[in-house]
Amino acid sequence: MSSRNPIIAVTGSSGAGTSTTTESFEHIFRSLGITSAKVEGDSFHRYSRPEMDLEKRKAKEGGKRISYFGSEANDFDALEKLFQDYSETGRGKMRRYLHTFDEAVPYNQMPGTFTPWEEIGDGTDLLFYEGLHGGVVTEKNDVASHVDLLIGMVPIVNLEWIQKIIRDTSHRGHSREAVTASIVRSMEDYISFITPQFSRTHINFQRVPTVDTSNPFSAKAIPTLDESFVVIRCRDAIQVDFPYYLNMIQGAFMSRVNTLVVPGGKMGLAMELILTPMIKELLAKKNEANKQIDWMSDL
Ligand SMILES: Nc1ncnc2c1ncn2[C@@H]1O[C@H](COP(=O)(O)OP(=O)(O)OP(=O)(O)O)[C@@H](O)[C@H]1O
Ligand SMILES: O=C(CO)[C@H](O)[C@H](O)COP(=O)(O)O
Repeated sequence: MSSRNPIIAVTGSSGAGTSTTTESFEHIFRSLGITSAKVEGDSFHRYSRPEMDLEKRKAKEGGKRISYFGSEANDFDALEKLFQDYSETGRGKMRRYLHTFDEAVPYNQMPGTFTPWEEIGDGTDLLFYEGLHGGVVTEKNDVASHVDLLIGMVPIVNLEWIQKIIRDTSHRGHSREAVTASIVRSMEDYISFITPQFSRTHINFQRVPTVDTSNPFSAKAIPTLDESFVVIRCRDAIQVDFPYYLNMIQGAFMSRVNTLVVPGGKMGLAMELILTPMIKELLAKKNEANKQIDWMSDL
């Protein structure tokens, strides 16, 4: 963690909606005049798509499983180094994993490949990470410890699977069978690496549908925001003005002392109301820390 170069991470499983909710953050950043260094979690996969296919086959032959959720298929050293470097210097290295032709064509590359590593950070106010492992902790790596504001994006699991299946089949060129197989293959890593992160977050946003999602593997469409509620759990230690949110968000109610529930359509508004003061506070601390450095260098 660093006052001078803060890091915000939105962490969630594949299909949880971390990319989608990035729009709300971008809106907050624009309104506060913040320039961010944006990092996508998939950039820290260890293998390109063809390499991962090979690794999956090798693992299967050895009676093992490898998935995008675990430490074998992701470079947690590089992710932790980026967070550490950024918090110390305001700079770091990142690249992109290109999922689709639309993403790959501007780079003259194929889907399932990485762009070259590049330096990021110059002139930015904060680093914004969205992806799988913003709050990961393993025996070797502690990514969570570098994050100043950690947000969990966690639809209930049936909805998460529906979102993943529909997104991966309609935009990423995978078959329904292949996506289902990847959900099955990833389950152990999901429990070991993904879910523990949500106990380290400052806030979790959990979308809960109000329509039947009993069989996610046959779902034809993603339940809309109006067909869902969002359960927002804030860690006890953080300062949150619940009475203000209840007043501002029509249809909101408290389900526990630290848990606000809002209609799905109000998710963007709730994110802005809750997160804007927190992001302002990060910036105020950053300005204060910079002033102190300037003051010391004038001595
Ligand atoms: N709140 C939401 N309401 C409706 N649809 C949503 C919502 N959030 C996400 N989706 C849909 O779910 C799918 C997955 O979302 P998204 O691509 O944001 O997930 P992700 O967490 O970034 O996944 P990955 O890490 O695999 O890229 C998309 O099709 C998106 O449109
Ligand atoms: O979303 C994912 C993990 O978060 C994907 O499963 C992973 O990035 C591989 O992508 P692709 O199937 O496009 O090669």
